[in-house]
Amino acid sequence: MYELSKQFIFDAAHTLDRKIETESSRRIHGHTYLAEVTIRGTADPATGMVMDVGLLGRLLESTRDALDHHFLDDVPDLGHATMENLCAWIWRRLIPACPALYRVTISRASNQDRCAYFGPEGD
Ligand SMILES: Nc1nc2c(c(=O)[nH]1)N=C([C@H](O)[C@H](O)COP(=O)(O)OP(=O)(O)OP(=O)(O)O)CN2
Ligand SMILES: [Zn+2]
Repeated sequence: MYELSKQFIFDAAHTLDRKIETESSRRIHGHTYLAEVTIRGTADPATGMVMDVGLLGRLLESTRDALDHHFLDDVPDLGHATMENLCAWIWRRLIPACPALYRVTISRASNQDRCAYFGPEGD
């Protein structure tokens, strides 16, 4: 069994309602996000690949374009612009074309935050 991952970086702005740092979180501010998408599977003996990582990269291009330099509060179907919802949103976009999807993570190097999502039925 293999895990095959591809990462992409995007910069985006958002606001957030929270109980601490309330005022600064409600102001529009931005983060640099690192997204990592991981698929899990066996390698096809004919190709030696779980999936062509270049194909995975192509699937990620439109997802990155939909987030990079966007105001996340306005991204359709995202909900509150949290790392959790970003993971789930990316999952929902990719799962139809990528049924072997195993994990989506979002992290922010600026403050070492990281969130991993294993799908609606993952553990
Ligand atoms: N469970 C979650 N908690 C928080 C999230 C989240 O996505 N999931 N997001 C935030 C905010 O994005 C907040 O802006 C991050 O702020 P904070 O953790 O206080 O870190 P910094 O303000 O220092 O972040 P910088 O990127 O360094 O500006 C809060 N909680
Ligand atoms: Zn923030």
